[in-house]
Amino acid sequence: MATLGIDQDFLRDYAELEPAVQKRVQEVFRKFSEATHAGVHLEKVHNARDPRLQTVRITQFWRGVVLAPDSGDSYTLLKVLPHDAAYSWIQRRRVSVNAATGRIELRDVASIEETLPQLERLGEHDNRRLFDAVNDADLRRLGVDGETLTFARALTDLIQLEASQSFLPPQQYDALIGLALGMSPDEVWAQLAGDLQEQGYDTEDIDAAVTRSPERVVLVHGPDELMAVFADPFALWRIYLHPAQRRVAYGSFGGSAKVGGAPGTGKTVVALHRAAHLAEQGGRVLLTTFTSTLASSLEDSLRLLTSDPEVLDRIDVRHVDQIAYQVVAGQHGRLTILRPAEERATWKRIIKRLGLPFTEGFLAAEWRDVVLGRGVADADAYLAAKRSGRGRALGHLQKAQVWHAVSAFSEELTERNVWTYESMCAEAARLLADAEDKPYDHVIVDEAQDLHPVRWRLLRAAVAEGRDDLFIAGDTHQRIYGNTVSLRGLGIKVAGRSFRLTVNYRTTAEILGWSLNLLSGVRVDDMDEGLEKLSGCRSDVHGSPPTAIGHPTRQRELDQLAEKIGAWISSGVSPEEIGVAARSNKLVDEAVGALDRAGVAAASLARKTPDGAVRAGTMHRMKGLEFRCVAVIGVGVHQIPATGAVTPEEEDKAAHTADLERERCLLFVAATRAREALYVSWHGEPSPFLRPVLT
Ligand SMILES: Nc1ncnc2c1ncn2[C@@H]1O[C@H](COP(=O)(O)OP(=O)(O)OP(=O)(O)O)[C@@H](O)[C@H]1O
Repeated sequence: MATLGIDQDFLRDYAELEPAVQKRVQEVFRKFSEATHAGVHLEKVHNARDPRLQTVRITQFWRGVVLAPDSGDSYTLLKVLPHDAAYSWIQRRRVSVNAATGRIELRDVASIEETLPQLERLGEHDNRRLFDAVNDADLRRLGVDGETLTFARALTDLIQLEASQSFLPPQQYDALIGLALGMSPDEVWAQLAGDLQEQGYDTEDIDAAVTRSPERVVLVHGPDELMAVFADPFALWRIYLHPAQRRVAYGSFGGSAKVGGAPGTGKTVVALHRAAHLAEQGGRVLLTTFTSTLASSLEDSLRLLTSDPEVLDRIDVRHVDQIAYQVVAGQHGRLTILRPAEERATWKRIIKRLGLPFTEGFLAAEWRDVVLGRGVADADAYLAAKRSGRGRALGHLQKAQVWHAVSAFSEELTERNVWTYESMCAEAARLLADAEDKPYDHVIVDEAQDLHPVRWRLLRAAVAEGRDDLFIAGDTHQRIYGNTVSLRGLGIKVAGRSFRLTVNYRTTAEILGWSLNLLSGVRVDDMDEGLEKLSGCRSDVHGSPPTAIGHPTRQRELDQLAEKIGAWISSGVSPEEIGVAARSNKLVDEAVGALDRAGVAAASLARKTPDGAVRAGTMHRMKGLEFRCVAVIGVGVHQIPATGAVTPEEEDKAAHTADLERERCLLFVAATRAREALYVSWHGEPSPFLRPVLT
């Protein structure tokens, strides 16, 4: 049976071609996909290191590079290159099968041979080597073969290894860079998502290796599938998942599972693939997240991933409060939600009426985080409830006072027939927990780090406990709403089913490194009573380092922002690919005004954003989004951390520390939205959070 594989490099090359050449590519390879390639002429290349690498004519100028089988009928399209480049590309390379993972890999043998003597010369006066701490057996276990091992043993530092990435076999490079970044061999193995075969892989069987390599090669069956691959060639994430992503997206788990990882490592991509995969198998899937903006971006991406109406029909993409509303309204009729100002006024009235020594903020948080958060139902339960995370200790009498206020508040909600979002979610959780028929077979949660415990209870109750019930994607380093939870405390067990992604696909290594520095010394939980790690996190794309610059006045800062954005646009970046992040709505509006005055169309993300306008938004609103270029402005000592958002230390020490951490994470979230360029500015003194990157 003939197969046609398309390597991700081929699709990348294809995306960059002129439409007329793309059309020719389609015509030529249509024949392959129709298995009528007897009429397609493959040409062998003189001096090829690997005779299986051959060319096919697309136009007079362009050639396709094809991996042709020694025998049989499986072809893999590897590259589209100008004629001469195609020939020299082939003359330098060899195909092999990775002994540990059984996957296909390509290496630039000529560059390896040219570089090795140089490395050996450079290392002559240096006794240390990059991999002194790793033995050969571990390297071989991770798939490093003889040629790469000799090369690796000559390396003295990380920079040499990074510089060799383009010519080393990719999975072997992945293993080496993981070790060089401090991961243990077992952690690296988990990242390679390898599948050790007792009897080992047949390293001569290229066809089998191709079918084992979905992260590189998509196999198409017929012209329709071929056209579907060509349909959106820039959205590579639809087709090629890193092995670590694929294992999580398509795995079947005995219960709930979780995927973590730094910004841009593809957690959302994994959540989308998983939703489509479970729906294809017939399950009713809830794909949910924290806000309506994020839910609608998930919906858009899902439609890029699949157009099958039956699959789409089985996936409900909604944010958590929407589900809560539907469940509670189904029982109680239309709901009125209390606005934050009304909620504060209600607490204020109660404090006054009862003459209590608490602020409305304190009581609101106590109600939300302890009473609703821990599902406390009566005074005795409240007296016994753990208040971890709430800094101010309360004596018995004070607790009785708090309970008095809380009871008055919830009675008032009932009397007025109004709800807060949290009380609505708590009620939805109660109703769903009682329901015998659960609305979903699978619940997938993105940006999970920000969900409040009442929302977790709701999601836990929306699906029966069992295989593949809950799937959680999130990064606690990006937690910006201060909802620290213990999943096991909420009845969600992910032990042994927790995964971490480390390859960043969004940001350049320079922006990623700079942003990770912002978090130096910060220790963050993993939502499951352990600590989250960032080790091994990397980006393979390089660019300019971020610019961080102070200005004498706010006006000057805004003028410079306009100038910077003007320069980005002049260099060919379209305005909607530029994001401006600020801590406050006020500064967002000022930035939009300053850009408008400078003749740069800009719009706030809080409103409908027209095409052709730069997107400006608060750092909170930036969550989950990405732009080619990002300006983070107003990063001054008086703006970040925002004074109003930090509990005074004397009022509540634990809350103070947690608030500061959240503000730092907010800056981290804003900075990591940038794909290619990051510009950070302030006026006056810089924020203390910038200290690690300014020294
Ligand atoms: N396998 C892949 N191939 C190509 N691009 C990918 C792949 N995985 C992810 N990406 C791209 O990387 C970017 C980041 O992916 P995604 O938003 O899923 O990351 P994330 O981990 O959810 O990020 P964040 O935590 O910052 O929200 C997106 O542009 C996505 O399309």
